[in-house]
Order: sequence, then structure tokens, then C-alpha cells
Amino acid sequence: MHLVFISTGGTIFQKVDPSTGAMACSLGLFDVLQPQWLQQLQAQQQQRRQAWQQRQQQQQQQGGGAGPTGLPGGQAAGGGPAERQAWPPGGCAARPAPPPVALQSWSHVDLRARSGAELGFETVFAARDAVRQQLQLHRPDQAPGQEQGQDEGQAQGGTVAAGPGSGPGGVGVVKGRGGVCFVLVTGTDTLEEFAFSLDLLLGLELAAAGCPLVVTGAMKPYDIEGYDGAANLQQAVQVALCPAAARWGVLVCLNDCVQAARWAAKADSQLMGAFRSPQPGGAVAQVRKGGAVAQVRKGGAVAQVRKGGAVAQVRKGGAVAQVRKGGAVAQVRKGGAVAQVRKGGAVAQVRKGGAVAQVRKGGAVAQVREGRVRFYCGPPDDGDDDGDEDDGGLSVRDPRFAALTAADVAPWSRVGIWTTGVSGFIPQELLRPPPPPPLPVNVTGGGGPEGAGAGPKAGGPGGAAAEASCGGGGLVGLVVAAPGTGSLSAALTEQLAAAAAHLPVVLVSRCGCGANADEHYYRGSGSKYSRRGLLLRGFPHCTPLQARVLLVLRLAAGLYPQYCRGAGGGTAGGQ
Ligand SMILES: NC(=O)C[C@H](N)C(=O)O
Repeated sequence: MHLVFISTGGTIFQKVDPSTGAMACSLGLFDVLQPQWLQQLQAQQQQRRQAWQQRQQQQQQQGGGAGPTGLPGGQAAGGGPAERQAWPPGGCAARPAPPPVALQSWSHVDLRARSGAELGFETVFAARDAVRQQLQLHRPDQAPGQEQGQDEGQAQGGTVAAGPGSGPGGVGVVKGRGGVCFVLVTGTDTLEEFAFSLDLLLGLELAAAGCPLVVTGAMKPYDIEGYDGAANLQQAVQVALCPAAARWGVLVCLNDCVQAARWAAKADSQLMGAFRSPQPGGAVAQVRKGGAVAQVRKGGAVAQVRKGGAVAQVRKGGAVAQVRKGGAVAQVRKGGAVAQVRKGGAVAQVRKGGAVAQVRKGGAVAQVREGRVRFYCGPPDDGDDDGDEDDGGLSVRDPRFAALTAADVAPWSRVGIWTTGVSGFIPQELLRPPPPPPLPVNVTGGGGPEGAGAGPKAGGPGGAAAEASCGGGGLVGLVVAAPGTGSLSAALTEQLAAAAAHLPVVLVSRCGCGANADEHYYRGSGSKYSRRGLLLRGFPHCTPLQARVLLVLRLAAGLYPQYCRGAGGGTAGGQ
């Protein structure tokens, strides 16, 4: 396996410059991750592979295969016994463990972006292109989606096919892997958007090729006690090499936890456990479409320490405590919500000890414990999303994104996010329709709407040229983060409905988790907006940040032609 590091900037590479007293991005990747550590890992993986091969031989000699439980013992990082036990519910009959992955070589692509705040789509696309290039170089022999008998898989003892009882997405089942995996190091401030964008642009390709990309960073700078950069980077490497990571596409790994890029969000601006997925902790059960699916965790982080104070962390509890500024316990709860009811399919997982756990949208999908990567569930069946929404035929990982370039996306990046609430308002200035196009030179009157007043060109997939249609407010689109399932006052509804004639307006929940419409309980909560031209479908459970990324890519890909000039819809206006 070849491991590719792609780095930008961020706190992970920062320490104070004594001459200025300001933070400076002065470290390189291999200052943070000692090559010696990689060499040790290389040797360790090799030993584990040999041990695995010996066990296979012994089992064959004994004629026992994988044994009655399918759990050959002694697996280490990337193939540990806990990982095997974790999934699927009901046990793992006759499912052989995949071989530990051999780390053969590594390389580094430095994209030289400075910090999370400076991240632009051009860097996202530079990363996408770097990944593509490496995928080409380490191309599996067979077509995506098929079992790959590629050199790497064969060199490692062959591929391991899905056995009976393998869970959704075949977690822990490695139907061959590509010969390359990726670790992207970046600033945490925009890490979730970077990871989500790459999952949209590359997720299908990576998952089909069995080549995971793991995104990481650090919450503390290099020269501060408790610097988390080295550990995060090491764990990201372990996750990238883990067989169970192969089909996830893009993952996020910080603070011992691995989360799906589809769900991970920076939910705390300071703590090392900043990254969470929707529904972290708290909920101990979920009921979906009438069938109970329990979610039990070992408590999650139930105590946090900021700026000194007692260090307290209680697990297997459910009691929640937070200690902030000097040790005062600011908040003590017991239990939080004990049940949630939503639409949706049941997906459950069994952990050691009989606890019935976790719907796939909740929390970490894997953790690094005792130096081992333990996946608790597999990627979604559909490889994309929860699939329980009426998404209007739009998937989140859309194959049409594959042809996009940075130049296509540039004109469409001016999508704004506006949050509404009590006495909610949106400045009309933001929503103004585009100015009339200037008359073409040497034309006396009657300038048509197309061709004139051209904004930057965007060549969409399939050669369909589209131009961004900027409203008078300078926006090409707007994401409205509204309360609850995306509830708007009557006045806002009318204001946005008028704007939707020329400006794509997406409505999402500002809750950070949950759908933007719920026709089961709040009947009409979606249709009254979509009837007026607001975009709701195809943004399932998207956070406002995710909806923004998705809208930018969809506009660039020409998926909403009514909002593009020259892409079949004429000048935007009227749907
Ligand atoms: N922890 C971090 O990486 C934060 C930093 N401000 C960034 O570049 O995103």
C-alpha cells in the first residue's frame, strides 16, 4: 500500500514565532510525523501480516477455516477482534478477517494553503486532482465496484469476499483494496467543508476503488502542552490502512474518533473533541418507522474541562457535566433525551457487552482504542445517504460532479448562508434580482438577455456552458438556516418566494441535525415552501455549511438550469 499525505495549513503546523509573537505556520509534515514512526509502523504491519498468514495456514491445516465464530484471534491494528465482533448484529458466522495492510511507501503533496479560514474551492480541487492522479498511478486492475485482484490485494494474501452475515456496506469485509490510501492534513476551522466537498467529489470513486481518504488536523498548536497533532496524524494513518475503512470514501479522524465526512462537523471551537456527528451522545434510543433501534453509547464525553479546573471524564454514565473556567460545574444533566422518533430505516449495531448500539448517522463510526482501529458500523448501503428522504432524484454524491473543475466552480462559490430566528429577517439587498444586462457594443437597443452582461464562464459537464447569474446582492445562491425543520414566518416565506424566481434559495434546518421538512408530523412543512420555488429536496439532513457546498457544486454542474445563463434555462427567472 502506498500512503499519500496531502497537506494544507492549520494549527497542526503552527507555533509562535518568537520574533513577532504571532502564530506562524512554520512546521512541515515530517516535523509533526516522524518518518521513524512510519518505519516502525511499516515493520509492525509486516509482522502482523506474517502472523495473519501463519494463522491462516494453521486454520487450513486444521481444516477449520475461520472457526465457528469467524473470529480468528490476535488481530491487531486494522483487523482486530473487536472490529470483527462489532458488526454485524447477530454475530459474524464464518467471516474471515482481512489481512493487515502492508505499508510499502509514502509520499507527500504540499498544497501550501495557510489556514482553514483561507481555504477555497481551488484548494479543494487541487486536493481532488492530487488524489485522482495517485488513483491513476495505483489503479486497481479491475473496474470499480468489482472485486479487485490487484497486486496489493494478492500480495497481501488475496481478497476477502463478503461472507454470510456481513453487514450493510460490508464493514470489515475487504473486497480488495486499491494500492493507495490518503491522509489529508488541514486546518480544523473548515475541515468539515473540505472533507464533505471531497466526499462529494471523490467519495464514489474512492469507495469503489477501496481507497479511503482520512482527513485530520489539530486543535492545539505545536508548542502548547497537549499538542494533539502528532497523535491525530498517527491515528489517521492507522485508519487509512485499516481494512474496514476501505469503502467509506472520506473519513475524519481526530481525538481517537473516526467520523464519516458526510456527518462530521466542528461543534466546539476549542476542545480536542471538537468534531462530532449529528446526535452525539445523549440519545440512548431511536425509533424509526415504528421499529425500535437502540443507540447506546458508553456515555460519550460527559465532562469537559476548559481553562484549568478539574479533569473529569465519566463514561458508561449518561450524566453530563461540564467544567468551565476554573472548575465550576456549570451544567449537570442526567441522561438528556432518552428517545428520538424519526422516519427512516433501522440500522443497528451490536457492541461488546450486549449493548445495542448506534444508528449510522450518530457519532463516531470508529474509534482508536488501545492503539487499534475499531469500526462500529459499515458505510451506508447506498454508499451515499440515508435514503429515507424524497430527494427529488438527487443524490448527495452525484456522479455528475466528477467532471467539474475548479474553474467551473469559481463563479458559483458566492452562495451565502443566512440564519433566521426570532423576529427573523433577510435584507432585501441580498436578494435583489440581477441588473439588466448592458447593451452589447455597437447594438442600438433590444439587447437580448443572453450573451450580454456575461459573468465568468463556467463549462459544465457535458460541455454545457453555463454562466453564473449573480443577483444584485452579488449572490448566486442563498442557504437559509431556519428554525426547526426549516420554518419561516409568512413574511419571510413571501420574500424568499419572490427571490426564488431569480436566485436559488435552499432551506435547511439550523438545528445542525435533522431534516428540512417533516411531512409526518408537520404536514405541509415542506410542500408549502417547495411550491413557492424554494429548494428543499436533495438536501437530506444537511447542515447549512453542507447545503452551501452542495448547492455550489450543483450549480456549477448545471443541475439547476433555471438559474444558469446559457445552459438551457436562459436568464434565470421564472421556474
Ligand atoms: N485548529 C485549527 O486548525 C484552527 C486554525 N485556525 C485553522 O487553520 O483552521
